[in-house]
Amino acid sequence: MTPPGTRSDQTLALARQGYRWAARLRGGREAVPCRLLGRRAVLVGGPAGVRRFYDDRLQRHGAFPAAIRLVLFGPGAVHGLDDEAHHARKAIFVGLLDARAVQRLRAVAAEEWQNALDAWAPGERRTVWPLAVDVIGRAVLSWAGVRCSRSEVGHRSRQLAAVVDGFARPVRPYLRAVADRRALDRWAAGLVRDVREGRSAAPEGSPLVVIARATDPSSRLLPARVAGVEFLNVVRPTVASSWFVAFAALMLAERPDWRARMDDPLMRYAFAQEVRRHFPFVPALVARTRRAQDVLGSPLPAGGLVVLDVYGTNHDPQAWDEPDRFLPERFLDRTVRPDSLVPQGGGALATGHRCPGEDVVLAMIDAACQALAERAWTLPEQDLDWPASPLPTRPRSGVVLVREREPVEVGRG
Ligand code: HEM
Repeated sequence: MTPPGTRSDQTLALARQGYRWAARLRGGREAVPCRLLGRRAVLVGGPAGVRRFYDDRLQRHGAFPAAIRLVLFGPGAVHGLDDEAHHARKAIFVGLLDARAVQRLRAVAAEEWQNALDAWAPGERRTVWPLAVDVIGRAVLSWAGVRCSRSEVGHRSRQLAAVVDGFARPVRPYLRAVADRRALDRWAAGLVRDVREGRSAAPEGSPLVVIARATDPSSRLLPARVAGVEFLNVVRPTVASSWFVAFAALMLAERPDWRARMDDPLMRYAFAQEVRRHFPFVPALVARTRRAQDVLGSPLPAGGLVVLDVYGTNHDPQAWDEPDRFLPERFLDRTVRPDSLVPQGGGALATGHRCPGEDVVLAMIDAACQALAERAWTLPEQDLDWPASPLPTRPRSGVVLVREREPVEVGRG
């Protein structure tokens, strides 16, 4: 039997309700038929919905609206590829982001946090979100092989953040995102050409050099613009970890018991996982049916949309105890059910579209939490609300901290 759904198009409701839209429409069900972007769709969620979403009967080509896809991911990006072309491109990212590479990036980020926070004088204010954009931007660009002036690194980091900040926010943030995307695409294609023509100082083996020399399944170099887009698909989402870092700082302020545990790597791991689960970033993902098919009880024609409720799945009461409470201890035994924790997508890493940057994000939150928890600071009065729409959300103030005079006593809580 077809589950009850809605015939009205949901695009406006999604724009208005943001992170609340999918959970409201789903009402705890695995699948609900609806219309989205003028097409027939089925909204799925929870572990069964995740498994159905990452099914070979669906494809990504043509699924995401171009106005978002081109600004956020860039033209020709891995996100919109399928089958052999996708697997070959995906292998570049998976190869770049192994455990040693992530460890190196974490070490650079930790050093950047030390430098930034050592310059933080007693009584001074720092706003975590822009600080994280600057610190993580410096770290990832340097790790990735970009060699340019300090001011250019700062400028590029802000452009990368503006793309994430504005891709879904009409009107001015979106226009800025479009302009910054164009500038970044030109810049990144130039970096790729510099490597290919021997003008680059990027070290051998660095992500920039590896991507510049990457080939397609017929052993041809990727077009410079596409290689540039994929280079940005490493550095931009790393900078996007700053959104989670802002939420993490808020939780360090609200949970002194956890702030006192940040000298322990296991505690930082559990805390970072819970930040990714609890706080919203990606609301939903979308794929397209290759042919007519049944989606968990709802028929869809070829070209219909299957929409995964990402935020609602991370808060699914079937999968999580007290899903709306921030409880890092749920991750202390390190067990993660891959079809229940999907802040960066689910499914298979090498052959599916699962994000290859999960460990990078965990490492970026981890390094920030360690550095912030080592210093004494307070959280002054400010607007810490985070709206459900537009996307992506974060505490409105950016999380302002004031440095105290006394060093904080770091120890087990
Ligand atoms: C705040 C941080 C991040 C969030 C919220 C995020 C989220 C996501 C999501 C939801 C997907 C799509 C999964 C799907 O379509 O099934 C994805 C894909 C992807 N992410 Fe991330 N990600 C983040 C950080 C990173 C980092 C740090 C990297 C690389 C260093 C990265 C690289 C990618 C790539 C290349 C894809 C495309 C994978 C594919 O299509 O096969 N992401 N990410």
